[in-house]
Amino acid sequence: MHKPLVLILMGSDSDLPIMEKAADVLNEMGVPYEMDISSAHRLPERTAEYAKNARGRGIEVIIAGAGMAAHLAGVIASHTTLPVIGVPLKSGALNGIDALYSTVQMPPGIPVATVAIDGAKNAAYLACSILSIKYPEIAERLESFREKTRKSLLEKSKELKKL
Ligand SMILES: Nc1c(C(=O)O)ncn1[C@@H]1O[C@H](COP(=O)(O)O)[C@@H](O)[C@H]1O
Repeated sequence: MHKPLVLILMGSDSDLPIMEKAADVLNEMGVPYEMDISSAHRLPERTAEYAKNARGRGIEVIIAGAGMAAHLAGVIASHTTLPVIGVPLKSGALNGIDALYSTVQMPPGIPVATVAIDGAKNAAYLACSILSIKYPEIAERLESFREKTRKSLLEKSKELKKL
C-alpha cells in the first residue's frame, strides 16, 4: 500500500456526496489519498494538527471542501505551506456563494487555490497537475485522460453531424 500523497478533508459528513467525486478521480489516476472529516469550526484543534502534521507524513497536496462559512481550507492553509485546494460547497440558504467567497478571498500570503462551487473533480485534477511536476507517471495519466476526452468529443461531434 502506497503512502497517501493527497489529503482530502471536508467540514461535515453531509459534504461526502460531492467530495467523494475527488476521491473517484484520484482512484482513476492511481494517486493514493486519505479522506476524513474535520471542521475548523467544530474541531479546531484536530484540524490544526491535521494541517501541521501533513507534510511530515508525506502528504504533498491538501484538498479541503466545506459549505456555508467555509473557513476550513483557509485555516488549513494557515497551518501549512503545502498547496491547499479549496472546494466551496453548495449548502445552506446561499447555495454556495457564501462558501465560494469565504474560500477564495484569502489574505495575501496564505493562498487557497479555489475551484468552482462543488468542483471536487477539478480539485482532484488540479492536485494531479501539481503532483505531475514530480511524478512522471501522473503526468502521463493526465495526458491520456485529456486525449480520451478529446477523442470522445470529436466522436460526439461526428455523430451529431450525421443527424
Ligand atoms: N464550513 C464548515 C466548516 C469549517 O469551515 O470549518 N465546518 C463545517 N462546515 C460546513 O457546514 C455545513 C453544514 O454542516 P452540517 O451538515 O454538518 O450541519 C457543511 O457544508 C460543512 O462543510
